Amino acid sequence: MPTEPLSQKEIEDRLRELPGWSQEGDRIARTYRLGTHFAATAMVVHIAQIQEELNHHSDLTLGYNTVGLTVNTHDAGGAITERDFDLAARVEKIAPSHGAN
Ligand SMILES: C[C@H](O)[C@H](O)[C@H]1CNC2=NC(N)=NC(=O)C2=N1
Repeated sequence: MPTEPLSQKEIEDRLRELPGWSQEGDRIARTYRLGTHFAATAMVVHIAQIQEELNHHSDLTLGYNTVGLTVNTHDAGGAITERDFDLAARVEKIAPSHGAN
């Protein structure tokens, strides 16, 4: 998977395809809201499995009933790359099964 930094236009184009995701400084970010603390915790575990599979890891924040992710690509010096959007897309796919929005 390429780790070339994306241009600002490429970032904005990709964010348009990922409702709920935004750019926060040099990272992309999303906060999901879930029904219960346990549901949020279960989603964190599922995200961790995906991150290990992709070998690409976000900073995860578990709240009372929220899961926050922020991510960029360390191997690209902290730039935003395709790998970050691949992870975002994978998490978006599982979110409905967790009742996350
Ligand atoms: C050695 C290991 O494969 C690398 O450090 C992986 C691990 N997880 C990672 N996560 C993120 N966000 N960026 C990386 O460049 C990265 N690289």
